[in-house]
Amino acid sequence: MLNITNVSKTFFPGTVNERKALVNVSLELRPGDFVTVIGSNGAGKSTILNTIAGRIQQDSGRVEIDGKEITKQKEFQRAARIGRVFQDPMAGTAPNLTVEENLSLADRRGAFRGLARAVSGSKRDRFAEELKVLELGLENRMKTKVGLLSGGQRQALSLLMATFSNPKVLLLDEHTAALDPQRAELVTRLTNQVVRAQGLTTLMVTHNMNQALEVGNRLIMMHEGRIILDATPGEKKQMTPEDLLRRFSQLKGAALDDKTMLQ
Ligand SMILES: Nc1ncnc2c1ncn2[C@@H]1O[C@H](COP(=O)(O)OP(=O)(O)OP(=O)(O)O)[C@@H](O)[C@H]1O
Repeated sequence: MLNITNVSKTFFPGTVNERKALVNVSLELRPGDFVTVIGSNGAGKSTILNTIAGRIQQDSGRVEIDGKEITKQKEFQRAARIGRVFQDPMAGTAPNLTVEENLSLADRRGAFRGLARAVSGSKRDRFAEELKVLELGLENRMKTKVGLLSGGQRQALSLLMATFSNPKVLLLDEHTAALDPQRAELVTRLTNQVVRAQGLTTLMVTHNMNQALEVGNRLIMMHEGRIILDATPGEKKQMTPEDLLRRFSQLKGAALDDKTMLQ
C-alpha cells in the first residue's frame, strides 16, 4: 500500500552543515498497517513523513501509494491521498474560520477550492454527525471560530479534518505531544477509533514509549537516518517501554531529549 524504496536525503550536502537525514530507507506498509515510529533526536522521523507527504523532495529513491509512484508529485497533488496531523494544534486548522468552515475546507481537499467556505444545509448535517464522534460537543459549536477552542479540541478537529476526504495514508507527527496527559489520551483514543473505522494505513511519530507500544500493530525505531528496528505485531506485543529505552541506550551517539517519556 505505502512503499518507500531506498530513499535518501542529505541536507546541505558537501558543507560543514551536512546532515544525512535519511540513508537508503526502505519500508513497506500493508493496507491498514498502523506503524508507530520512535527514534533519537534528529533520527529522520519527521523527514520520512515529509518525504511521503511531498513537503521535501528526496535525493534518491521512490515513494508509492497503492502501486502508483508519487515520488515526483508536489505536496498539494498528494493531499487527497495523504492526511497529516502535526504536533502544533495551530498547524492543522485555520483559527479565524469557524468549525464548519474548517470542515468545509477539509471536505474539499484535493478538489477545486473556490467557494470552499460556503456550507450547505446537508453538509452542515453531515459535519455535525462527524463531530459527534469526537464526543466534545463541537457539533453544538459549529459557528465558533476555531481559534477559541482548546488545544485538545483543535487537535481532535485536526484529526477529523485530516481524515475527512478518506485519504489512503495518515501521517501523525507527534500529534499528542503538545497536549496535557488527559487530552493526549483523548486524542490517542480518537486516533485509534478513526484509524480502525477507516482502515487507514498510518505512520505515527511519538516520543512516548508507552504510546508507541500501546497503539498500532508495528513499531519502527530510527537512528541516524536508518530504520534499525522493525518490530512485527508479535514482537511488539512482547516489548516493554524499558526494552525500548535499553535499545536506545545501546545506540552510539543516540541523544534522547526530555520529551522521551515512559509515562
Ligand atoms: N529542513 C531542514 N534543513 C536542514 N536540515 C534539516 C531539515 N530538516 C531536518 N534536518 C536535519 O535532518 C536530520 C533529521 O531531522 P528530523 O527532523 O527528520 O529528525 P527527527 O527524528 O524528527 O528528530 P526530532 O525527534 O528531534 O524532531 C537532523 O539532523 C536535522 O537537523
